[in-house]
Amino acid sequence: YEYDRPLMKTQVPGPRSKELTKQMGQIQNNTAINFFCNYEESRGNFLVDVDGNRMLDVYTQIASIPIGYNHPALLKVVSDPNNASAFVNRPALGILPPESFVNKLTEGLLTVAPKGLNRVQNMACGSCSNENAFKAMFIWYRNKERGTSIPSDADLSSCMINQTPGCPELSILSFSGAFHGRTMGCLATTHSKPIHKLDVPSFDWPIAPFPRLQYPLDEHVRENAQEEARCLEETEDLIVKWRHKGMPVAGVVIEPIQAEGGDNHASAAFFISLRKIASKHGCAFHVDEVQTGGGATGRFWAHEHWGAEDPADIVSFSKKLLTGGFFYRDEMETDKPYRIFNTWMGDPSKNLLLAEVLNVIRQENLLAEVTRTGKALLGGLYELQAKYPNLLSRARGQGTFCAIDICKASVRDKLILQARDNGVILGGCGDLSIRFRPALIFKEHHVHMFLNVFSDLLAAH
Ligand SMILES: Cc1ncc(COP(=O)(O)O)c(CNc2csc(C(=O)O)c2)c1O
Repeated sequence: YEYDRPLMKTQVPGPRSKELTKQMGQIQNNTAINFFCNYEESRGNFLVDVDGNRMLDVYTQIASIPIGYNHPALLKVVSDPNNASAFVNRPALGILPPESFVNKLTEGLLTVAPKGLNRVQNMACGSCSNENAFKAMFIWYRNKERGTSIPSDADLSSCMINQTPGCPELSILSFSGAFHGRTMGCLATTHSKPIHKLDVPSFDWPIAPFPRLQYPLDEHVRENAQEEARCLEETEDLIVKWRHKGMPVAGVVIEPIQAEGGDNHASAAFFISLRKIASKHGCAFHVDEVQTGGGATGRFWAHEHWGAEDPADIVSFSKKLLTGGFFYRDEMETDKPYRIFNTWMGDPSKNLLLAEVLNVIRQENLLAEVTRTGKALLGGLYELQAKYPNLLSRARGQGTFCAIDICKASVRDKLILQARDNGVILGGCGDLSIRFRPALIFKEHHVHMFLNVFSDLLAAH
């Protein structure tokens, strides 16, 4: 049902996109808009814009389109009259859930529950999932510290004016290069670009170094292990230091692959050691799978590659799962209503679509496909890196969740725009990287479409 190749009619953005962007500028900030899209005509791996340009999409709405545009299975969900109510009557799920909701969660989200986590709370996006996961960790920590979930009178009166003990001096440990969202708590744990944080007050929470590894990983095992050991030692020192400062770390949050920060990888041993350090110091361990979750690394959850029996206390998700939320273990459950809460607490219509996405992933064995396609993509990147060593370096990836570094940010930015004018949509991350975030239906022939365009651009550079 998808197109067989890109088809370009104008430069991007074309005249219609430019006109619409100008109009949008009268309504809201339009400075991040790339171009306007024709979502009705977009299919599979191909995004069509309002000027009729048909492009191979290797970025998929910042890694949030799981099985391509207008997938027939999803269109069927929307057109099924039995689902109409879920699209029309949006419930306040925390107080008035629909009869079917228990089954929908059991048959949908809970079928992909991470190891050791058998509870799930839906939210709307990555940031609000992480915000509420942070709150769950703080509440858990204080109940443990207090020895009871019954607050004192001092707790109740002081929290109303943002003071201790009711508003405790606790912290979340995050990592340099992390991205966990743009709302206040998440922003305090996000350290990827200044523009994300500028002008917004923040917290004095500890920021640990994330390993800066050399690639290919299997050719730099010793030096990478030393770098990871250094980071683990500094992380544990920070946890101790913040306890002595009277701001104990209630939780550690980390991405399995730091995406916004530049597709920074670390070994399974690093994450397993980190999880042990967190447990040793009584900190919860929160794995943020908003960008890595949903199958792009070849496993449904990127943290599955660690092979850990007890990987996390909380795993947050959004993007490819079409709905936000977080999985958590029993003891992270809050003891009273309205503590982790908002009006909608998710959206049942998105759960319907997700259930169908999971069916397609299983029926079409897409995780194995992603692993196979990823090998072709990474192999092609290695070949280009060998051919253009002055332009390219640090090809890396897991599944199709790949990236490569370009010699200069200005050259990276120019290559992304040139690729788009040649029918391939790419995204950047970090200072120098191009990141690949195709849908799970991206096949080897799509890899070759990309490599043909990219190698021609490199040759002409
Ligand atoms: C690991 C991780 N955690 C949390 C978030 C926040 O999710 P949203 O709030 O954007 O849905 C994200 C969102 N990713 C993202 C990519 S570009 C971007 C932006 O706001 O510019 C955001 C993420 O990658």
